[in-house]
Amino acid sequence: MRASQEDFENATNQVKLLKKDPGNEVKLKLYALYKQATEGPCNVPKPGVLDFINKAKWDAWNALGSLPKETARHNYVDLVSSLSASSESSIQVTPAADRKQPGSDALVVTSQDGITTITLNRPDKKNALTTQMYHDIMLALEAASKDDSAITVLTGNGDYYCSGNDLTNFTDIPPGGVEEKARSGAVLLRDFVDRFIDFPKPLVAVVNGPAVGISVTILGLFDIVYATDRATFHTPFSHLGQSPEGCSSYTFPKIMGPSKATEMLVFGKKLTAREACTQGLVTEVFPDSTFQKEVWVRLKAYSKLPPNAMRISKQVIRNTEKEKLHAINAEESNILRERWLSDECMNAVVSFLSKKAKL
Ligand SMILES: CCCC/C=C/CC(=O)SCCNC(=O)CCNC(=O)[C@H](O)C(C)(C)COP(=O)(O)OP(=O)(O)OC[C@H]1O[C@@H](n2cnc3c(N)ncnc32)[C@H](O)[C@@H]1OP(=O)(O)O
Repeated sequence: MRASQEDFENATNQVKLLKKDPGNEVKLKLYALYKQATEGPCNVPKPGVLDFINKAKWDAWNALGSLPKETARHNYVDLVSSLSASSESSIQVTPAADRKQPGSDALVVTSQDGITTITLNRPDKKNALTTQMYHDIMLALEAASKDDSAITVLTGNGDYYCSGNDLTNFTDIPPGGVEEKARSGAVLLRDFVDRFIDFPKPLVAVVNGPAVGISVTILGLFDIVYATDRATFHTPFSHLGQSPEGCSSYTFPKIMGPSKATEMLVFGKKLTAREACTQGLVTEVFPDSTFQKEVWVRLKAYSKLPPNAMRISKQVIRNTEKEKLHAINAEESNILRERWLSDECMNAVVSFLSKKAKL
């Protein structure tokens, strides 16, 4: 028996009463059938490749081809009645403009005992780096390079050190489109990494938990890396259709040899803190239970050493490579700009976002 218009309207109301989220795949199917039943075959332009949610919806609708309206209506009613009546749906798209924007509290900078500490403070998002945070970290480094502290520390608040680039950064497409987005992302990346290459004082990473992506690659530009034994180090670039940054294409082979660097940067092998220490990426590993206490006692003692001597010694160690590192950074950023426009990268980002999206 074909579904009547009344059955269809009842079904559209029933969807709103579902208590359990049926999942993205089913929600896309419902969306597509609804559009087909009410408007017929897909008749709107395909959204841009990085407009992930609308593109997924458009794809689902377009895939129904010339399915007659009546059949779509019938299939919609069937699908709704097969979903548990005790579920609740959340078929909503949160517009980018309505999403909570990270405030300046996503980064906390403190200065005490001769140490300036920059703390990533988005623990509920595993300290993923928003575009704003890249800018704020650059400003914080700039200020720290001129303040009277002897040592600068980067650390994270919560159970993670940092989960790398915030993948939702990819959804904020400017009027110039995806090419413009990739171009400005590459400029931001290059500027960001340049600040670490040029940082004039001892720079210490206090890795309080797992680290992913760019938060791992830039460790090669730090002078000291202390890690809790709970930390892991993961650069899943190939999985994301991306390529190494943060000068890691140079620093990692230099630190751990080309083969171990390839395991990390090409195959995305995740290292434990102890493995990372054995391979020279981490300076020292501490038990998680005493990590904070031991590390800060150590750093406070170091911060009492003559600051000018420490700064000059750091520069003697690092300066010979600066020019090379800037060239590598420029090249890596350029390559990434192209990678960000690749299908491999877009599909990986869509896959991550669709797991969290409210379609
Ligand atoms: C302009 C410069 C560009 C520089 C380019 C850099 C390249 C990179 O950094 S590549 C690395 C990118 N990062 C990732 O691929 C990590 C993605 N996240 C994850 O795989 C997982 O979230 C996790 C393994 C880090 C943690 O998993 P867990 O199950 O413990 O927690 P979740 O429930 O997944 O996370 C909680 C919450 O945080 C959100 N989140 C975590 N990481 C990111 C991220 N990188 N981007 C955006 N959002 C992230 C996650 O979605 C959850 O959010 P909801 O509670 O809203 O669902």
